[in-house]
Amino acid sequence: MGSPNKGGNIPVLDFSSASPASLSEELFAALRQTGFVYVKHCGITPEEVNCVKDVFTKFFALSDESKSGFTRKEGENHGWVPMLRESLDPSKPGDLKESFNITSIYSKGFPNDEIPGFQETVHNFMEKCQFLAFQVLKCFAYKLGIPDDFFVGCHHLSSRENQTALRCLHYPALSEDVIIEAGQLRCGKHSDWGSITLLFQDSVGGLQVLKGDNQWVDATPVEDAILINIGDMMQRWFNKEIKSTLHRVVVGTDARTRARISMAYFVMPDDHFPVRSLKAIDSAPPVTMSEYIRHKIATTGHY
Ligand SMILES: O=C(O)CCC(=O)C(=O)O
Ligand SMILES: [Fe+2]
Repeated sequence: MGSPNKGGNIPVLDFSSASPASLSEELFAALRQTGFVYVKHCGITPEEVNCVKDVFTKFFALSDESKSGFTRKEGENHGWVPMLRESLDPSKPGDLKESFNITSIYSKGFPNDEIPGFQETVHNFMEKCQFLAFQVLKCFAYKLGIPDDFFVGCHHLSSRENQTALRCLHYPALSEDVIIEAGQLRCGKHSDWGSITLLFQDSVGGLQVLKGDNQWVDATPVEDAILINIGDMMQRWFNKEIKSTLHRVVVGTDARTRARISMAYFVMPDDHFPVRSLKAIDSAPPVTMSEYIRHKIATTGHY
């Protein structure tokens, strides 16, 4: 079993030391605790993570005027989302972050002139994420005793029928003229909507996870480890046996002087695949990712 303490409140698992069967058991056991698990040696190197972070960092360093040419358009997900534009928890003021979302290889709008090699770097990284995501999805199928490729077969990650996306989030150091309102967060409380998320944090911290006893606990960054968490669709497939846990990013005491960068690879089932529990007789009607996204947008005002 992964060591329970090194990630603070989140278990840490070493992918290199596990056989496929034990990996499946360990991953599942870890995810049952909080819906989050740190994984080490999972095929994506710290150098690869730094390389893609570097091109995003260069993008965020451009002037707002230059970035505005890449602004996310209404009804789309690809593009730049400026500071305060989103409240992942709609009851709170705007999130103190900006982000750049990359959807599929078909998206248009990459700052290749400003940052040579941007698109290629990002797409290469997304391919690595895809490989890891499939490994994890196969573990889940194994755990359920269904064919290995069941989940992989409803995640056509590079197709137009799938909304899987890489999002880089920049939480800038907040200069004195930025007013931090009461209750304002870096990233409001939310659960992720898809099947799983791969999250790449830096060493700054601030991510918190809501545990079963309703306590917010820190997801303290673990060097060279990737965080994996469960989204709403996987929770449904597993009939809530593994949870899509609420999480948020708080404004740290050093937020005036220290920036934070994270990247999230949101893995989503294909737009029209009907998701329903595979664990029990599920009387609720199946839901597709595209219906669910529509419902979330309507209820949270997100996007
Ligand atoms: O920045 C982070 O650590 C978390 C971001 C997140 O949860 C999200 O974008 O869904
Ligand atoms: Fe999230």
